[in-house]
Amino acid sequence: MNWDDETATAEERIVDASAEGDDQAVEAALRPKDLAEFVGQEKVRQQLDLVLKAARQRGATADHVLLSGAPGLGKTTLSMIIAAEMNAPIRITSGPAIQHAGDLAAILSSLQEGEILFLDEIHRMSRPAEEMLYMAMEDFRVDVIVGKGPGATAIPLDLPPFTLVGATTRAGLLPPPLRDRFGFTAHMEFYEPHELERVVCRSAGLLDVAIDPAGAAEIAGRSRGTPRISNRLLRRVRDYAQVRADGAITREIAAAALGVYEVDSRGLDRLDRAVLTSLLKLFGGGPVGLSTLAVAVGEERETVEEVAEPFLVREGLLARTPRGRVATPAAWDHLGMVPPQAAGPGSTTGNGGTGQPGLFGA
Ligand SMILES: Nc1ncnc2c1ncn2[C@@H]1O[C@H](COP(=O)(O)OP(=O)(O)OP(=O)(O)O)[C@@H](O)[C@H]1O
Repeated sequence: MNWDDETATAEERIVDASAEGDDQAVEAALRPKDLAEFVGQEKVRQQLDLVLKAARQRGATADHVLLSGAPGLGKTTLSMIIAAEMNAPIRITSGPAIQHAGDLAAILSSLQEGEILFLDEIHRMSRPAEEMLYMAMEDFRVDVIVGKGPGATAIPLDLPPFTLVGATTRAGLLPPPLRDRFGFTAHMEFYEPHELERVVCRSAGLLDVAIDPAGAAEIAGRSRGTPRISNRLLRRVRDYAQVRADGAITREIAAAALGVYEVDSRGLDRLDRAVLTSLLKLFGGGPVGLSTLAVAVGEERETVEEVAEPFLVREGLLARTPRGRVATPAAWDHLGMVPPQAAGPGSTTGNGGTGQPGLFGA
């Protein structure tokens, strides 16, 4: 395949962990409704269960909760579960939607007692709004500024007690005064394949699709540790099973379907493999500079660095070194190629660089 002919972009990726372009109604239908249904994240679940039970017993609102972790790991889902477990209404907004302190004041002043305020991407809130939030979280009070210049006056406004659930993909970007005001902080990890198998089986049940354990394992193994991707792949495999087979999902059906969508056995898509293939075939596995690699792939530098590389690094297929990008032995292995030293003089690959056995197959 000539990787230069077609370029994969983040927006069109089936393995993108963000919710862009997803069918929101289907995603909502697949959300677990309580902690018992929420798969994996054992520590977070146990701790949160205690926090919520204790608050319920005291008849108080729960402490503010900060959830950090990569997109698609279940932060929004957990916030809704918190509301359900506390039997409280939930208001959902996001950092980018709150650009002025006034925007936040309007939301805070209309909260009901005990309400859950879910603030996604909390690290992207404007500075004045963030400062207003400090006081709101600590004292359940805000100062609303009326007027401008020397005549401006601050009118204190009492708020009903509420629980803020903040979500961020970048906990390190939060200023310490904000981080410190959360009573409970949870970091969400990527999921293990056996946990994603449970996510896939549960979702298949809700979608009324027949699936056997091997089929679920095949989808889970290609889901990059992320339930949102599992659910998306499941929907594509369901289409394939319906159109090309009898509707039931087996390992063979899942592998064939995801082959059509170019998601390989480890969850790499076309862009990921284009990066690895260039690194191996053109640069003997590196080290090579990011810009050179990006030109070879026919992509922007940022796309390679921000879209493809994080997963390749996490999978142990690529290393970022001071001298440039380097492929690991696992990368050669995954693409079915042999490193130059191992292949002997004059050879860059053990198979002419053409064979990629088993990548899409079961
Ligand atoms: N632990 C889980 N068990 C079962 N399904 C889950 C779990 N976590 C997430 N999901 C599913 O994955 C989808 C995405 O989850 P969610 O929207 O909560 O992720 P998120 O972390 O809030 O993502 P983002 O950061 O993009 O907002 C949901 O439809 C939900 O069904």
